[in-house]
Amino acid sequence: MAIKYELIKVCKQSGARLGKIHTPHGVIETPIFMPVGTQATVKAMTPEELKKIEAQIILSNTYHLYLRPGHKLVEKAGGLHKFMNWDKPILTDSGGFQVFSLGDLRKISEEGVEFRSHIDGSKHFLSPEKAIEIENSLGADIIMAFDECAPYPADRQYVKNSLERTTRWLKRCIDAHKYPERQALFGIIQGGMYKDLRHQSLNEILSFDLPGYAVGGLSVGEPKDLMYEVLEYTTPLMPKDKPRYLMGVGSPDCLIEGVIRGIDMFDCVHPTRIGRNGTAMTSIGRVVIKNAKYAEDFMPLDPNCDCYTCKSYSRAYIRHLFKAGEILASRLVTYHNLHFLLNLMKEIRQAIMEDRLLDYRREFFQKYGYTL
Ligand SMILES: O=c1[nH]cnc2cc3nc(NCc4cccs4)[nH]c3cc12
Repeated sequence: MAIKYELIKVCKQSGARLGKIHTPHGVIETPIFMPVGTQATVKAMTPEELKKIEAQIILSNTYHLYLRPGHKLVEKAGGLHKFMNWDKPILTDSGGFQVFSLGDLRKISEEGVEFRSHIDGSKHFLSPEKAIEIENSLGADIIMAFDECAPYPADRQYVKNSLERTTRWLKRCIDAHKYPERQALFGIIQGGMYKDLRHQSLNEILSFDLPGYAVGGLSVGEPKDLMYEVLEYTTPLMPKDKPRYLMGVGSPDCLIEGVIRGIDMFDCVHPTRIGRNGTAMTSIGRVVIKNAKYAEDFMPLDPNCDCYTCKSYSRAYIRHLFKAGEILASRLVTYHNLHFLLNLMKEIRQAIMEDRLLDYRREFFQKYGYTL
């Protein structure tokens, strides 16, 4: 088996689980947050810095790496781990979601998706077979199936047709996958916000015996409560002995609420993206560092944080770096934001171990300023 999921403990207070995913590049303790490294780098971070903050697995995007530098080049380099000097686990998505949201979409057919590159406008075609060929070349430990994520809102018939196509595409991904023994292919459950369609997609996707499954079609603009509701009638029907991955979710409240509803893996561009434009996620809520009120504030970004950024620099200094357009500005706030989320996941794992996750949620929300 490419990966082995070990269920360590189920929380008494909720659907939360503690687990370990054994992969060819090491063990992942779940629940886990995966920093996003779209173009074979977690922007502004070195692999050493990622290890310092105990990142266990990172995500890279197939769409971007196929367009530039090309999956054949990465394969020649010895695969993505070698190319980017990251020897821990990697997960790649299939590129489908990016094509729908980034590339200039030409048309969708049963065969696949024709699109124009967002880089140079050149014409390309992505299909289940092509996506798996690329992911096989990149060599990630976990690879995602080529699916169609329905937009939100979308009418029932559209969502039904889309989930049924996703199921047909999954079969084609499985047949095209060259290395199932060393790259774990995850299926993706769709079905929009419709309970019966979610259950139809569950039955169809789970009919394929795969090492893990993702809940797709969420975090696409729907209200958070609707996302939580969909999880409540989806995750309990997913296998207990396999990892569950909620795609594209990463704000602190959604991470905690997702774990409580039985999710093991998360990814989101949020902490790195907002970090680059000067928004820090701190234990007392968000700090928008370019704000004038921090000009002479010699406190750390987050007084309760023990990360390198918070131990070494003041808000005034980091604000100066942003105002001066210094590259170090992005690096310091990215470093802190990733540490913040990875530390949050560590505290969540500890709370599950001690059967006090709901208490942890209440304490965190009070400090962070969320309403329960
Ligand atoms: O169903 C999905 N299938 C494959 N990839 C995804 C990625 C996803 N990312 C988000 N949300 C985060 C976003 C990132 C950019 C725009 S929304 N939702 C997502 C859903 C899917």
